[in-house]
Amino acid sequence: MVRIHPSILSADFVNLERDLARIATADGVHLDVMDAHFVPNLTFGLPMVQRIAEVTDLPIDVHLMIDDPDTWALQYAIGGVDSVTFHAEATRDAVALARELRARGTRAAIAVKPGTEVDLVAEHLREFDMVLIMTVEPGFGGQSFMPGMMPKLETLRARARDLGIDVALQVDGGITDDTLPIAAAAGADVFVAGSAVYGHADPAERIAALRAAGGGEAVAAAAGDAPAGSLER
Ligand SMILES: O=C(CO)[C@@H](O)[C@H](O)COP(=O)(O)O
Ligand SMILES: [Co+2]
Repeated sequence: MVRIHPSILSADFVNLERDLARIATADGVHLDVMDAHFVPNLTFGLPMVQRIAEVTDLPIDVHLMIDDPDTWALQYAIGGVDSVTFHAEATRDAVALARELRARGTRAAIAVKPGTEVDLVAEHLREFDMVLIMTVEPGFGGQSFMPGMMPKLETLRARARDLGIDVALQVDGGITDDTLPIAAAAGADVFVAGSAVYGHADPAERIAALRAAGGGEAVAAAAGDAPAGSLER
């Protein structure tokens, strides 16, 4: 299954409601929260996520690139937010945080930067609904895909198979028509795309093209399908 989650990092923040409407055929929307500490860039925080949740029916996938998610991540477990992703490198107790998020009805996801191994994540794979493998250094859109991250996906997909669990594997960074099939072959099933969607005149056409590149059928989470969420446990 190929799920496309456009990142609004490449959208027009002044016309965000319009740009959210343009991706209505996507499977979710990816919101990059950056604090200028964990990453060298600053975007937006909870008020913006709350407002977006009011105007879109798409499942929201919050990617927290912030220090101390143990303290802040639970704030994002609000209505309309399907999953909250925190970084392994910034978290004191990833298992405890994932359990707290799940207890609040939000899917829990852990992200790893390119330099971080996935051994610990693999060890505790049952605790997470999704693992985000960064295929660029987090902080900015429009960077080049790092194919060297594919073994991490293969490791986690094999581990999930061994455990008999269904964990979503997301990739984020440099996803295009050319790189999506590479990540899909390695085991990814949720694809974040910022510039590949919003860097073009017709985002809906780009979503369809990305799905086709992954060999996936159009599985658009039409408005009204949102409660099912974009990630299956
Ligand atoms: O988390 C991030 C960047 O840190 C992303 O979600 C970017 O928004 C992806 O942008 P593209 O590489 O697809 O342009
Ligand atoms: Co992201």
